[in-house]
Amino acid sequence: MSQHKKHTFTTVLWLIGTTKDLLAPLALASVFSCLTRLISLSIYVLAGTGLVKVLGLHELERLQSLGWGWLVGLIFVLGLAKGALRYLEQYVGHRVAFLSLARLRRRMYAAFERQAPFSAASKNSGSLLARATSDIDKVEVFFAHTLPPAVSAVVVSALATWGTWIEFGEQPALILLGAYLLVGVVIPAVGVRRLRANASTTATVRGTQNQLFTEAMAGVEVLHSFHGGNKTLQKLRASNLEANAAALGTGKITAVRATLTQLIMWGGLLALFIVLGTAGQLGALVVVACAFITSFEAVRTVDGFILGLQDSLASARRLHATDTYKPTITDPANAVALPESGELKIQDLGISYGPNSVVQGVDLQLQPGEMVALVGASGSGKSSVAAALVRAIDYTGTISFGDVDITTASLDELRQKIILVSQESLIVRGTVRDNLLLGRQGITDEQLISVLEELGLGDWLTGQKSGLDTRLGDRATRLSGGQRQRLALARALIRKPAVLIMDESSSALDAASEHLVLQAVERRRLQGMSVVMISHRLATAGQAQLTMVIDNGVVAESGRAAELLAREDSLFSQMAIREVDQILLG
Ligand SMILES: Nc1ncnc2c1ncn2[C@@H]1O[C@H](COP(=O)(O)OP(=O)(O)OP(=O)(O)O)[C@@H](O)[C@H]1O
Repeated sequence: MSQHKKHTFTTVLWLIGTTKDLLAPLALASVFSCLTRLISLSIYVLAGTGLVKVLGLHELERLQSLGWGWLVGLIFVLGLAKGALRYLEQYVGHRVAFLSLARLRRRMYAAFERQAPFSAASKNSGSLLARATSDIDKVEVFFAHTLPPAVSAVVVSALATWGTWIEFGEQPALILLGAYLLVGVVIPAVGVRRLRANASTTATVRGTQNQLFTEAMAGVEVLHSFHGGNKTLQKLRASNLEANAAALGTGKITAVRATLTQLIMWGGLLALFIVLGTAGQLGALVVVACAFITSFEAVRTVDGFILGLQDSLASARRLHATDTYKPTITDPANAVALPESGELKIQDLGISYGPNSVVQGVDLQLQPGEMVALVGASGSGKSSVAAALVRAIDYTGTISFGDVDITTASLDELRQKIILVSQESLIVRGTVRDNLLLGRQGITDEQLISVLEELGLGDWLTGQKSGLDTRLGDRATRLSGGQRQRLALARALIRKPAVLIMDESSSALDAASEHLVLQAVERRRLQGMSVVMISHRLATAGQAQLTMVIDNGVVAESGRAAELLAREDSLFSQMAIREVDQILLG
């Protein structure tokens, strides 16, 4: 089996596996589809028989013996049955499709969550979006339009061939069989590789376009200011050209297939005419032609759904890859509980991104109620240390909290006890309350309002008509950078973490607001919360019991800020002098 076929086979097995319990209704939908097609076939054959009667073509004694009453009655009953079955087929088929889609969406969300935050963020966000939305919708084709038509194509063509053989002999039956094989097997293979390649190009282009749109929407101001809009348009045009080329290629192959299909149908009818017509069996010709035309329609759909299937499988392959992606940061099999409070200890911490080692040999011991300030040049590795503390990235060495290695605790519990607030503040679509709680229960509105007031957002909240019910996340209520940062901090503080890591999380605040924030943090520190503070403003180190200067991924100096300042040659002193110079020299 070729690699591609193996891959497709695994993808199909995975799709079926994810929706195993839907297979029974899917089989039912196939039965309904078969019956509908068979009833169509019977109606056409009966109508053909009627025509034979009218024309007085007497060679079909068995069919001729059917009286007019029976003929019309049967057609009427079969017509009603066909309507009912078609309804059931559509109902069951679409129910299966939508249930399976809902399930896939949940599964994809869980897969993204497993990979979040860092691996997902580093992936192509647009293609993630495509996977989460259009790819899942495309897979509907697999469930709703694949199995039932495929099964009915086989059953209907087999029965039509068999019936023709029994009733009218071998030659017309072989003509039917030949036409079915050509249209159901040979035609779908025409240009299949090209179609597969086009489907995969289209899926990739869709991902790129989603990414471009997401970036453009998220950063529309930046794009405007830097005239980046034109560049985005150029990229969109380029991806459109690629998509158009793929669509054109698919269109050409589809046209060739449609032409060949028509030729096969008319060729089949001509062959029947030659075989039956020239032998004077005009009655047989009418009935077989009716049977052929209806059953041909059932088999012809194979070509159509194979086209959709290529697209659907290309999407399913991407979903499968996301679902089976093994995150490196996982929950331990038997999670150890973390204590309510304890010492945060880092030993010989090392962090690498691929081959680049960015942090080496960092040690730290932080008692409950202590604050450490991590300072250092941009790119020195501070945020990487912060990310390791919540296991957002892989690291070497040991990090423990209250003597429990954090890799032995559940990720959920770890991220409840040690909370990282970074510079980027996520605001989700929803109310202020939703944004603070993010699903957390057992926190009252009074507690939320009190934290917001502590952080200097009280006036802002009072100014909002709906208070905590004010909706955020769209353009209706735009928050300033500083307001967003304080909301993100409030989200952390209401959770009462044992360790709070602030990674430039007050960088957008003015001095007065930052002072309020630091006071709120200080109050909690005095109650036992440990704080890891990362800030470019050296003044924040004044509050810390320990200041660590990180230089090129290693701890270059550590001690109290005042001690480091007292040493003129210390890196900290030099950084402080630069900061003061900037103020004095402007
Ligand atoms: N996801 C990533 N993939 C690859 N390299 C990364 C990644 N994140 C950070 N780095 C690199 O690791 C190094 C340390 O980055 P880090 O963000 O930890 O520094 P920092 O001291 O926090 O910088 P800043 O003060 O500018 O926030 C940098 O060279 C950066 O380019």
